[in-house]
Amino acid sequence: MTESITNVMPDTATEERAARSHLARRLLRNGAALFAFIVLGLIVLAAILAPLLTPQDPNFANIQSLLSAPSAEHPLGTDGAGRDVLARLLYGTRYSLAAALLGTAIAAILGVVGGLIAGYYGRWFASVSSWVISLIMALPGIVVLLAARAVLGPSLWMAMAVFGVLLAPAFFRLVYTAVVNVRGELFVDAARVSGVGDFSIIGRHILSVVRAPIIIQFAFVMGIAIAIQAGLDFLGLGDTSVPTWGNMLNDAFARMYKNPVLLVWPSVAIALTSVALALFANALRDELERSGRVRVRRRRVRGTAPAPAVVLPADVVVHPETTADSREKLLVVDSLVVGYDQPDGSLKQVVNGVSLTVRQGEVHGLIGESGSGKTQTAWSILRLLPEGGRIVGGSVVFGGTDLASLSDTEMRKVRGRRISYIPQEPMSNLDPSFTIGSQLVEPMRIALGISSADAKKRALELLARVGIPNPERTYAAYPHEVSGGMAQRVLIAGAVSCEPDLVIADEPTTALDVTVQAEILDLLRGLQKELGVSILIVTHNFGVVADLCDRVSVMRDGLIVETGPVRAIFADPQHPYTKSLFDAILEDGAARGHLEHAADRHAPAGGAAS
Ligand SMILES: Nc1ncnc2c1ncn2[C@@H]1O[C@H](COP(=O)(O)OP(=O)(O)OP(=O)(O)O)[C@@H](O)[C@H]1O
Repeated sequence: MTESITNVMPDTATEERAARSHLARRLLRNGAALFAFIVLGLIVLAAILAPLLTPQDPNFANIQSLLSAPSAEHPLGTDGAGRDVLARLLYGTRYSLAAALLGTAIAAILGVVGGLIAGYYGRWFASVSSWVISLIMALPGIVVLLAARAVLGPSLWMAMAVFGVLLAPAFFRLVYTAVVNVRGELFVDAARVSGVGDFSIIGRHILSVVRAPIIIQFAFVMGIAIAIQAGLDFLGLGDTSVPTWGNMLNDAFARMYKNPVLLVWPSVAIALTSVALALFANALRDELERSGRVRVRRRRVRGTAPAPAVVLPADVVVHPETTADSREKLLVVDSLVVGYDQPDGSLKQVVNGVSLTVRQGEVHGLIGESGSGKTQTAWSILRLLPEGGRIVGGSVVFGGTDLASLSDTEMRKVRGRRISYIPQEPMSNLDPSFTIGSQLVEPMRIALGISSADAKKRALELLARVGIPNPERTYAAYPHEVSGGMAQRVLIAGAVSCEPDLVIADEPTTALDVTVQAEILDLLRGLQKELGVSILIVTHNFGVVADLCDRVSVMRDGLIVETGPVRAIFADPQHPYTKSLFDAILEDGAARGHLEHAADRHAPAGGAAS
């Protein structure tokens, strides 16, 4: 059975496609947003075209024409110093917008860059930056601005630069929280496993998620910046030589009883701009929330099965090879110990000395109950343990190189290029913000150094090879538009796209239904034969082991208790724990008898170990 692209969540897919592709159109249909666009457009045009819209100099004071009424020469009259009000209003738009933009841009740059680094890398930078941000927030803004004015003089630009620093926490907190939430998403791990560098991950996968909140915050902060800047000038704390809306207000306030209309123009300009910015931000947020509602990110909730009650002997049972295996050793894990630092300073050991060997072209199964340390072993090989986890002892030698001795940059070249990864949850490992095609092309361009066109051609060939019926269509689709089985095929295509020597597949069929599981196992078997690639497959399912593997290592409590050729272990399990796992399978069904040709079996996943 082949899954069809059309049979998956059609309503959701249609809704999100519409939401995503028509955001601009929907914003234009939103009355408030349209009003905001028009007002902001006119204000920006007025600022740009000021010299064309009025021939008057905004600072030219004609003392013979103080507070004159509107005339052909001065359409809005003159102010208390005999300056043309229209010219000051238009040039004031320029200066007020530019100053607010400067302050907001400084706040955004500091806050966004700081938030991205602190959120993504965490550790000491997060502590230091959180401390600095708290300090900035504790400072009384107006006092800082007054102090800056006293030291640096009454400069409009300097005041807004200081204001920008004071408002940086607004961006920092937003971005930091968003990044902390998204950095644990599996698609970020998947990009890392594919060998994508940190800068690319931040720029592409993380920034795309926080982009919309940043735009919204930018609009809100810009509205505040306009009001604050006008307030400073109104209080006489700004640079009076620059025509701004705040300076106009200050001047008009002094002549309020003689010509109150002078107060109207700058007030209307400030109010309209601030309201338009706030309306735009609100409308954008509403529209994004609408499209966000249909985006579902799935995370697997792990269950832990009770361990079979067996006594664990100290020694590992090693089954001898039935025939001499001359294939070269590709991966040699020796006495691997993995631990997690605990808050009380102790170390929680989750892998207690695992040793296993994967030869070239071999499919090696790592089987055990839930929580036995299979995934931790796999992640240690990739050197991608979650925060707090570290390799405490032992070695992981891959192709003759001890992976522990490689720098991060060197390791990045190994991941994706020489060792690739197939995860258990296909959907969560694809970034919902990008098409499937772009997610296949990106690692290939980085790892193989090929052009986008070549990478696309290769991606389409791979999609066809992994059994996707309409490669072009899937290439252009977003992850939510395909089924779980198709997503897993896509990830398998990605895993073999850079011609790796070893594929680590972490329970690649667990999240799929039984029929699709069988198809995915068929596909893996076919690809393995075709490419001669080695596979280390993590599973808790003996059916998968029987179906795919040459050799198997049985794991319990962070230790390998039995290892050897699949046929030997199925025929004659020695360790009580392995026997108990077989018993657990046989409890519910008929005995399967001796395994004659384990590797030739094509049965779908059978019983589970946990
Ligand atoms: N971040 C962590 N901090 C502390 N312990 C952890 C952490 N992550 C995993 N562990 C522990 O490591 C042990 C092994 O987990 P691992 O995920 O490798 O099990 P597994 O055999 O792959 O199980 P499953 O089949 O459920 O994936 C578990 O006891 C788990 O509680």
